[in-house]
Amino acid sequence: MTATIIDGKAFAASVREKVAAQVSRLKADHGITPGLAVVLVGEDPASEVYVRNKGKQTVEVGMNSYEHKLPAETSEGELLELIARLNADPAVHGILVQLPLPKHLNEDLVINSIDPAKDVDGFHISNVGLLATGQKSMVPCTPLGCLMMLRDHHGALSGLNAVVVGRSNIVGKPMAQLLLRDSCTVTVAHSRTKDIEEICRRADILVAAVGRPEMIKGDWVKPGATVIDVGINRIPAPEKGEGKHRLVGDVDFASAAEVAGAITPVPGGVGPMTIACLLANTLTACARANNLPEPEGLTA
Ligand SMILES: NC(=O)C1=CN([C@@H]2O[C@H](COP(=O)(O)OP(=O)(O)OC[C@H]3O[C@@H](n4cnc5c(N)ncnc54)[C@H](OP(=O)(O)O)[C@@H]3O)[C@@H](O)[C@H]2O)C=CC1
Ligand SMILES: Nc1nc(=O)c2c([nH]1)NC[C@@H]1CN(c3ccc(C(=O)N[C@@H](CCC(=O)O)C(=O)O)cc3)C=[N+]21
Repeated sequence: MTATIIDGKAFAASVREKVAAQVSRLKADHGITPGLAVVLVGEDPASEVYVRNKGKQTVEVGMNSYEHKLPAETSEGELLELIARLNADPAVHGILVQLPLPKHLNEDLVINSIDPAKDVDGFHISNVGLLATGQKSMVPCTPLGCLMMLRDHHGALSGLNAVVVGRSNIVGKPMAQLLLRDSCTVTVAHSRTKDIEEICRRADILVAAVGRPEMIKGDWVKPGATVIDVGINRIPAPEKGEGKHRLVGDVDFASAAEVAGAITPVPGGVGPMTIACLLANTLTACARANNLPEPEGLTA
């Protein structure tokens, strides 16, 4: 069997088109332009690429983009002060603080200082609690993008066995919450899980968010399963020339694609959907801030 490739890049472009159409209506009918502020502390080359892509796509869908690049030695007080200013700024509807932060900054404290209504990452404790209890919240972008692709591919997810490998606050845990909300039977595996291959083989939906290049092999995959590869790993690619790198996921694509029914590629899978969902969340935050109806087809 050879899997259907789920084209995240094309799907993301269609999400951005929907966002752009609703942004232009917001401008025309209400004179409102959604604004997204992205805060980057320190100089991580990979983070800089994402931040640049986010800024470019934010402008392409007609929103305002505010980039704040702070030096690595920024103090917690300075960062909290910037967040307080963004919280109070009516032109800013969404705030994203790029993670990880330099070690001397307390990530929980920083994230929880963001106004939950502007927390387009969905990482604030109140959004986490709202999601877990089935209330309206901001939903983390990466799991939201995965859910959109899964719903598109399967229709209803009810009753399917879902296995999420990874239990981070930014991917694994919120992914498990969303799948549970769609009535999947959810198992969360992690570094202490016993018989992980056997558990993965039971999955109708297998989501890999581990951060280990090509860890999940074809023989871990149930024939016909849908495999969502969240991993973004930069590995050396000497075949492309000295010092060159290439991106691979947490799934061994070649062997998994032989067994799976459908699979997302890396690059071109979950990554582009993450950014599209960030824009969707910014539009949602802007609509809610102005007591306007929820954007159509863009919330979970
Ligand atoms: N496409 C996108 O938009 C995004 C991609 N990513 C990528 O997704 C991946 C995961 O990111 P993130 O969740 O932040 O990573 P974290 O490092 O925070 O979490 C990794 C998780 O994987 C588990 N794990 C590690 N090693 C193993 C193993 N050998 N077997 C089973 N489980 C293991 C860890 O278990 P334990 O808890 O026991 O330590 C942990 O729960 C990374 O490659 C990251 O780059 C992340 C965010 C967005
Ligand atoms: N507060 C916060 N929120 C995040 O959502 C967040 C974060 N911090 N820190 C880092 C991770 C990672 N992340 C990615 C986003 C897009 C791509 C992406 O567009 N990837 C392209 C390839 C890009 C490339 O070539 O490097 C693809 O997969 O096709 C990847 C990874 C968001 N993250």
